[in-house]
Amino acid sequence: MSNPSLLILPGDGIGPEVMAEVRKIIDWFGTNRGLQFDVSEDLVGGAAYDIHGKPLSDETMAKAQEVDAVLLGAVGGPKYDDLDFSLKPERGLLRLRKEMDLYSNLRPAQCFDALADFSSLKKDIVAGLDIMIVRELTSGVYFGEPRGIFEEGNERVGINTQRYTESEIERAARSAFELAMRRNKKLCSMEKANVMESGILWREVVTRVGAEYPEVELSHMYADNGAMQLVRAPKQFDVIVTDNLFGDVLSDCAAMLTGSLGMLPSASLGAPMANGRPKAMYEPVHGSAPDITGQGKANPIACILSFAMALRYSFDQGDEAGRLEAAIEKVLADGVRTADLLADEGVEPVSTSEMGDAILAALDESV
Ligand SMILES: NC(=O)c1ccc[n+]([C@@H]2O[C@H](COP(=O)([O-])OP(=O)(O)OC[C@H]3O[C@@H](n4cnc5c(N)ncnc54)[C@H](O)[C@@H]3O)[C@@H](O)[C@H]2O)c1
Ligand SMILES: CC(C)[C@H](C(=O)O)[C@@H](O)C(=O)O
Ligand SMILES: [Mg+2]
Repeated sequence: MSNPSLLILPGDGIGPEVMAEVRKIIDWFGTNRGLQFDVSEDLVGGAAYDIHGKPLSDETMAKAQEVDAVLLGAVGGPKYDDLDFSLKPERGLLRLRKEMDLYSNLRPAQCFDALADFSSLKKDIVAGLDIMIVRELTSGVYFGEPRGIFEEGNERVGINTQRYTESEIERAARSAFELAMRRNKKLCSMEKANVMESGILWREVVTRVGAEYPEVELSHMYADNGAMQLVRAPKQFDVIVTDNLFGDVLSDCAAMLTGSLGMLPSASLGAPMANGRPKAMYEPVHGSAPDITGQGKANPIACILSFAMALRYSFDQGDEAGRLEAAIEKVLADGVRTADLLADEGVEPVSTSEMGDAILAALDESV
């Protein structure tokens, strides 16, 4: 049987820096755990624009459709700010999500014990936190038509459209209920049914799907209240399901509960392929961080944890994913910190590659 295939798209800014550490981890699992992957690498975002004149070539898109999983670093950067909208690096990422039909975006926010002191919130509010945000990823205001900037009288008007079909809501809700069943059987759905018709439909469909999961305790919350509750008392939540835009904002908010945006991984999953694996792309929640690019300051943990999610959700290697997560936990407990995680005075930050090496050393100790 051939090895499972991985397409790596490092992208822009700190993307290639954090992905270099993931490659070391992938090699470690090949050498030490017999988990061999056929790894190929390609361009996305500004890096692809620089070579192909567009943020994702059709060839790369076709490759992404064929592999067992895609790992993406980050896209974007000031160099590309003035490009035509259709050529911006972010369009490459959005095309991957849309054409692979990755409708269910899992964004876990977990507070490692060693970082509980480091959150901007009080320790007892975040210690032990382990929540999962399920963000609908292929519809809503990100993709709805009509959209654009149009002339209207003597001024311009910018238009985006929030649009959800029942089936789009239903499949996102179903994936959230399935996750809730495997966790603590508690799901909170967030929308703004008080001001948006799409929110009314969202709430109705989620409630309908919920009837198939009587064991799951379902609640509904307006998304603005949800943002406030995430900061006030985040441990009241277990799984949260929400739309594309609210999910984008709420997951960045949840990131800070864990100490740093540099800690948050994500899995974007679609329908099962012929081999039974879901269509899948794994990427950190953070962006290309132009302010720290090229300085060896980036925290690679979000990207490495994204690979752990790939082991779990694409390759049925939950135990090996746990091994990797435990290695990261150990390194943090030992006080190893990249600059974004530095609270203690007198502690010297490690570089991106030193953090990767420390995780490799902890993996070595695990076997
Ligand atoms: N999935 C993606 O590829 C993605 C996600 C978000 C933003 N972006 C793009 O990235 C560019 C910059 O956006 P932004 O500045 O709003 O968001 P960002 O996530 O790149 O950075 C926000 C802040 O967090 C810090 N940060 C982010 N990741 C870090 C890490 N791994 N280690 C240490 N610090 C980290 C940055 O230094 C910065 O101060 C934009 O072009 C944006 O569109 C891409
Ligand atoms: C870069 C951008 C397209 C993306 C989004 O808005 O979805 C990012 O913010 C994210 O959270 O993955
Ligand atoms: Mg975002």
